Parts: sequence; structure tokens; C-alpha cells
Amino acid sequence: MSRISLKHLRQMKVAQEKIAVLTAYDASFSYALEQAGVDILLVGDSLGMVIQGQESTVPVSVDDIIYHTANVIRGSDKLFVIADMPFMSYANPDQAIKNAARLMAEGGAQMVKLEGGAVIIETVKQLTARGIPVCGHLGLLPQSVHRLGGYIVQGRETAAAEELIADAISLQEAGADMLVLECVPATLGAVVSKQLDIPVIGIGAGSDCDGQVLVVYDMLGLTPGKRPRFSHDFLADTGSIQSAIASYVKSVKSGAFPNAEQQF
Ligand SMILES: Nc1nc(=O)c2c([nH]1)NC[C@@H]1CN(c3ccc(C(=O)N[C@@H](CCC(=O)O)C(=O)O)cc3)CN21
Ligand SMILES: CC(C)C(=O)C(=O)O
Ligand SMILES: [Mg+2]
Repeated sequence: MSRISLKHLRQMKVAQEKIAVLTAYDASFSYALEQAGVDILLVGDSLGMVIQGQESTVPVSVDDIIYHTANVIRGSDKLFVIADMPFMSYANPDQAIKNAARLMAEGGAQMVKLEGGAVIIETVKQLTARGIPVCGHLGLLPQSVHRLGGYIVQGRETAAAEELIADAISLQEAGADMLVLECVPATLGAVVSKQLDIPVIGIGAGSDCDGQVLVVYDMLGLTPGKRPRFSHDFLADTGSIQSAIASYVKSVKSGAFPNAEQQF
């Protein structure tokens, strides 16, 4: 039980030390990411797209996340590991409790991540009351891509930005210990990070978030097709996977990533 604690992550926010997060899906990457100084691993449901070749994250199952989380856990000794709760695995609080318990007990995750705002507040209360650490996820919600009509920047209008800020506060009050903010204007990322006491990890949410996360294959230039504007190919700059990851960590810690072109 010597993995990085939530208390340590909260202290990093207070000390304004940026938190470097990457996705991981297997033991070999988990080991490499720990060696390179990453703080948190996210077993993202992005695995549906980058591992399984699906068109969205919607088809990912709880069993898929458990399998990959268990592999990631075996590859690292110290890193804090968050597992995504898949589409509809938290449709009501009872289902959420049952599935989150599996991600922790069978997968070994330290925290679970759920997409959404007001609609999941009761669920977050019930999970955290039972000792399950929760990471929220606001902004672009990939599990809602069929309603959103694409992977489009969120929170551009004042009303949407205000709703997002209110949701972020509600999640913190419901007991969430971390928040991922995806694809929102950098100004909104800055406001949310400042307003909350819990660490806010951005992906396409600007350089003022408390930390940054990317899909590991995106930052190695492996993802086929057009990569999101907020990502960067660190392997092209460096030449080895280990040095690319180390360069990402250094760039997040120094505030050099994301730069003006890598945010909205
Ligand atoms: N490989 C991969 N990387 C990711 O970051 C990722 C996944 N998969 N799968 C799940 C979601 C989907 N994500 C995405 C995918 C594409 C864009 C994208 O292309 N966004 C446009 C912005 C469009 C606009 O201006 O509104 C961009 O140019 O970056 C954003 C997030 C983030 N997540
Ligand atoms: C992109 C991150 C935040 C994620 O949710 C995932 O990898 O599934
Ligand atoms: Mg996800």
C-alpha cells in the first residue's frame, strides 16, 4: 500500500506543482510511465478506440476496464491508478456501486471516473459515502458523442460555461476528489481550477489546470488519422518512447505544455 495518495495529489495542487497524467492500458507502458515520472495513470475507456479500434468509447465493457486495470496495476508499484467507468455502467447509484466495486476489487483501481454533471451527483454522493474515491469528468463527454454530434469544444457560450462551473462545484461538494476537464476554452479551465480545492486535470482545457492528461498513443504519434489539436507528438521530438514520456512530464511540470496552439 505505498501508492501515491490523494492527500499527496491535493498537496501538489496547493504547492502549484503540475500533475502529469497519461492513459495506460498494459503493464509495459505502466512500468515505462512510472520510470519516467508520471504521477497518475488513467485506464481510460479511450481503450475502446485505441486498443479495440471501435469508433467511440460506447462499446467498452466493465470487464474490459477490469482486465486492463489489472494489467496496469501489475506494471507499477507507486502510481495512482484511476479507472474509467464505461458507458451506462453508472446509470443509477446501485449499478454504479456494484461496478465501481468491481473496478476496485478485481481491477485494483484507487479511484473511478464518471462522465457528467448534475445527473450523476446523487451517484457520486453514494459512491464517496461508501469509501470509493471519485474523479468527475466535465466538458466534452465522449460517452455522449452521439448526442453532442461529434468531439466538439464545450462551454464556449456563457450559459454553458456557468452550468459547467456549477456542476464542478456540485461534484466537489458531492465528494469528488478530482476532476477531468475535457475540451473547453482555456479561460474556463483556469476559472474552474481556481474555484475548486480538488485537483483539476485538463485535456484540451488550457495550461492553467492543475495537471494535464493525454492518451498515451496520441503523445507518441501512434494514433491513426487526425490527432486532436490539444495533443502533441513528443516521440517526434525525442526519438525513444522513454524520452518522449520524460519530455511530456517535463513539459507539463514546467508549464510549457500545452502552449497557445494546443488549447482553445
Ligand atoms: N486517441 C484518442 N485521443 C483522445 O484524446 C480521445 C480518444 N482517443 N477517445 C475518447 C476521447 C475523444 N476525444 C477527442 C477526439 C477528437 C477531438 C477533436 O478532434 N477535437 C477538435 C476540436 C473541434 C472543435 O474545434 O470544436 C480538434 O481540433 O482538436 C477532441 C477530443 C478525446 N478522447
Ligand atoms: C481522455 C481521458 C480523459 C479519458 O477519459 C480516456 O482516456 O478515456
Ligand atoms: Mg474516458
